[in-house]
Amino acid sequence: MTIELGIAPIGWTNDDMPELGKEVTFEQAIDEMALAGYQGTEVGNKYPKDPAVLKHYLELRHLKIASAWFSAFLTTKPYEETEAAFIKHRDFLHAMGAKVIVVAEQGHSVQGMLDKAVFDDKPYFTDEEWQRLATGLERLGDRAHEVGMQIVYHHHMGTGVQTTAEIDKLMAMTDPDKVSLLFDTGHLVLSGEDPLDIFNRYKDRIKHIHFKDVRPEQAKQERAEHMSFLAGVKNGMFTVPGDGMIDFKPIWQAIQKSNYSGWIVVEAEQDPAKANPLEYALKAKQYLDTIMAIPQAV
Ligand SMILES: O=C1C[C@@H](O)[C@H](O)[C@@H](O)C1=O
Ligand SMILES: [Co+2]
Repeated sequence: MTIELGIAPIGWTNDDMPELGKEVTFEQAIDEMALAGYQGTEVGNKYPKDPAVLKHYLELRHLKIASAWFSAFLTTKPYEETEAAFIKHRDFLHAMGAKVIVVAEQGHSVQGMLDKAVFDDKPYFTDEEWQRLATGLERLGDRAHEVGMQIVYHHHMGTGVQTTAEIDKLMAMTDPDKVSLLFDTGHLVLSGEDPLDIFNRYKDRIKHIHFKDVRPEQAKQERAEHMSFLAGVKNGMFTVPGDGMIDFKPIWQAIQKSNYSGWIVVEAEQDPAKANPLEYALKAKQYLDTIMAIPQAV
């Protein structure tokens, strides 16, 4: 069991809402990740695009690339368009030494739309769209295997794969050798799912983990006030592990028991003007160091 602890740049600068952290530089973000004691990161829009250049910046700080998000449009565009973009993304991540590629279907997604309520307006795929998604993901899985990598599917608020039933359907429709799962605590809890149930049932397919926490008051507001996903992020519905409503102890115990090997990436998008990124990176590290030091239950 080898676990590496990383942190995503989204707490410093948010690619989905560039006004959040627009003044924060790439170097400030990676300096603070290293200072807080993390071993790696995911890729953000401000990172250098040339793998050799990026590697140099990261190696100076003893950081590695864990993965990076890829938006697929398998339900709404010809497969070839998604594949062409995927190959570029795959080759970049491969050059950076990553083993997994985060994939999320963005066909019909409302996650980036400020005029759509994330709970009320989330999409539901037709049978034909489910088939296109499953077949397309398996084909992307094959492309990833060509270079010894795997795709990990990111269930996500405001998309067609958000709920337990939707995750179950996707897992049932795809070959476990070709399509693995990403486990994101924040998205599951905000959606009203049981993260422990999902983890325990799919532990053999989970190959990448995002740890984010949820602030209960803001989560209630998100649903009751029919807010968009991005408005909720701005309002502070997500935070770092240890600062919200999720008890990560049983989740960590289940991860430990499963013999999971791979990255756990702290990913807590919030407004850096309200939540100082270094302070929150340190807060998460301290909390996770504490729970990870508890001896394994037998
Ligand atoms: O993994 C993720 C990437 C972000 O761009 C996304 O919106 C966030 O919520 C997430 O979980
Ligand atoms: Co995530």
